[in-house]
Amino acid sequence: MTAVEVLGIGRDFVSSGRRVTALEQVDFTVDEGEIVALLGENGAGKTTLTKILATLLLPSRGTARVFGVDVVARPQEVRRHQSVVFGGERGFYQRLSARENLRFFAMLNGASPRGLRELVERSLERAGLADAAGRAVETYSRGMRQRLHLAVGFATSPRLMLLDEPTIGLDPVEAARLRAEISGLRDQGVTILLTSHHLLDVEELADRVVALHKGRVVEDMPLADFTRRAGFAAVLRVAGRGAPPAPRVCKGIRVRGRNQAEGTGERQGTWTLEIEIEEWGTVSLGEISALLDGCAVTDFDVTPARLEDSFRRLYETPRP
Ligand SMILES: Nc1ncnc2c1ncn2[C@@H]1O[C@H](COP(=O)(O)OP(=O)(O)OP(=O)(O)O)[C@@H](O)[C@H]1O
Repeated sequence: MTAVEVLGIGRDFVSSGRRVTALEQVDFTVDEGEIVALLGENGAGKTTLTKILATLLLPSRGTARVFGVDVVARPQEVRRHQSVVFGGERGFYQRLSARENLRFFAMLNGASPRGLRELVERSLERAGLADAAGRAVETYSRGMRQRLHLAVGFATSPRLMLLDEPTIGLDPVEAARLRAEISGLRDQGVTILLTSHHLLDVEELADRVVALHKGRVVEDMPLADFTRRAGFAAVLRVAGRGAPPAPRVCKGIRVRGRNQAEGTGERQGTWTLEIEIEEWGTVSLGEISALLDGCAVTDFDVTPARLEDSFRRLYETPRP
């Protein structure tokens, strides 16, 4: 079943008498059970779109449906299907404890009073907040508030989760824990639309990537295909001493950075080289070995292409 349909959605704002088009015309769908990452530079329209799907903002044009239900015509029904996790510090009753906040949101979402207590405790536990559950949210750190957002998501058992920057402000250990929880939701068949500038979130979680640019979809493809868009398979960084490799034309590899250390001291007479490997194979290996033939290599390391490289390539390439 199709979980999310976004059909020709546009949204304009008027700011200081000027019209700003946040979303020009956006079209894409998300199947049930998929994790789709919405990518884009600052201002591309990701949050605006998420808010429209969350029924917090009306579109200026177009149609959006969540499990077949129109977000404008039947917002309450849409809200019953989904849970929204906005990163940052918005949306809680500061003087109330995390437990009280959670009870409130779960009840608002229609949780039955009978199972409420257990549901709240289990959600706090999953979000790693069991020990601090009785404390007022105003005493929480940023990361703890973030986790509380996710706990609300757990407590409201949604079919769709809209996650806007879920790991913002979390330390790496917490962020990894949160990603594992989100991945667990996928295993339960929850559909997730994820927005994150933290590309590790996307790399680890997303099945598919939808990239926005100036309020339009510019890419919509499986994550693996998007990663290949980096245009190279890996970068090899080589360091050596003495005579550096001579410049030469190579097939299948691209030398993108050379540095010969000058002056005195330990680095005198050393060089470094950065080589983009288009594709691993006999051609690239042969070219690398020919390039480095006779050179005194002292160190090397290989970094496979990352999502970040594809992202940079997509947004650094000028478009009409
Ligand atoms: N309430 C508003 N009034 C005026 N302009 C707005 C409003 N909300 C968003 N915009 C504008 O719409 C555009 C898209 O903003 P949006 O917040 O959706 O982008 P984003 O992709 O989420 O960016 P970021 O990655 O920085 O969070 C921006 O130019 C922004 O300034």
